[in-house]
Amino acid sequence: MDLVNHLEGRLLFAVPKKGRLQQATLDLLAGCDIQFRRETRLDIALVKNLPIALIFLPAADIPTFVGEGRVDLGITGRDQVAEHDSTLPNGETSGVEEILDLGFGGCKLQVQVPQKGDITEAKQLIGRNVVTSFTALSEAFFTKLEGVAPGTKLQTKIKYVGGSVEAACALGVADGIVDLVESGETMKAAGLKAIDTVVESTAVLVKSRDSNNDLLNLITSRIRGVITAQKFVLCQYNIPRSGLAVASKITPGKRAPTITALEEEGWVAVSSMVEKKRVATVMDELIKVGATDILVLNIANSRTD
Ligand SMILES: Nc1ncnc2c1ncn2[C@@H]1O[C@H](COP(=O)(O)OP(=O)(O)OP(=O)(O)O)[C@@H](O)[C@H]1O
Ligand SMILES: O=P(O)(O)OC[C@H]1O[C@H](OP(=O)(O)OP(=O)(O)O)[C@H](O)[C@@H]1O
Repeated sequence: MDLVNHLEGRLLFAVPKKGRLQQATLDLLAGCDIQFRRETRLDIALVKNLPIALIFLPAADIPTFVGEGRVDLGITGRDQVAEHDSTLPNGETSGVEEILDLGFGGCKLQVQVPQKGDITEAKQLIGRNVVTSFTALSEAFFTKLEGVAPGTKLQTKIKYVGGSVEAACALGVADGIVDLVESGETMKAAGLKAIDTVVESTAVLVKSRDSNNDLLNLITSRIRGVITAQKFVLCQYNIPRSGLAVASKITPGKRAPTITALEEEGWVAVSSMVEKKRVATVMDELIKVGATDILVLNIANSRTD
């Protein structure tokens, strides 16, 4: 089938074709019941149950396609959006709009130098060689550091490499690099240390500035629901009515806790959404104020404000 001729009338949704963001993105699509089958080697897949076509692209290229309005929606890193926006002529508004922080793919774009060298702050790299895959963001960073107007030729020499950036210092190509750091393992193994942060990033859902329709809003709402479900758990407990006011402060919920009367006089049952990462502390605090029968339940999916 010639897929390109089947795109008419479909919402085009760009997703990473490989790399760090791909698996979490595919899981997210499954959570939204976006069903598709990708033929081997094809970068376009038609969604079976919705008028959507998925376009598999490198994460770095997604902001360009979205920004130029060639695709309507995309998932990529905030760092890639920032890099794309930094290439725009001064004053030009970006065609890429962030709609949602997806919470995964967390990393920092950092200035790194050899652990054993004499450089301890980014300023010392002015006039020296810096290697990166993020040339526009690095140029913007050093423009500020050099205190010159945007567009001025920099003293710092910024060179592009497509990958394995961390090898550049050891090979004598760079005095410092600007590269992504998550666990810090790659940086440590290459004998580097971070001395400054250019951008903090997570995966984001972006849309083209001029794209807006019911399907785009529906997909956004489904994705928001899945992300919320991943981030929150449902906490249920019983508590004497006298302790309700203080317990409600511990579990205020997204809007407000749900309170139900128990058959036992003077007791109520409370049900409230709690951020997963806070749940252990919340349970400790609930015990202290007299809550009993505390249960924590996973949320399979959600639609909340
Ligand atoms: N170590 C990491 N931890 C978490 N997120 C990362 C990490 N490295 C990259 N990312 C995120 O994933 C995005 C894509 O990077 P990744 O290196 O996986 O892309 P790629 O398309 O495979 O490119 P390349 O071929 O250049 O490696 C980055 O822009 C960043 O937002
Ligand atoms: O702090 P860490 O958890 O070690 O992650 C950071 C590494 O991950 C990314 O590279 P990737 O492995 O995607 O390969 P690449 O260098 O070819 O881009 C990034 O460019 C760093 O090298």
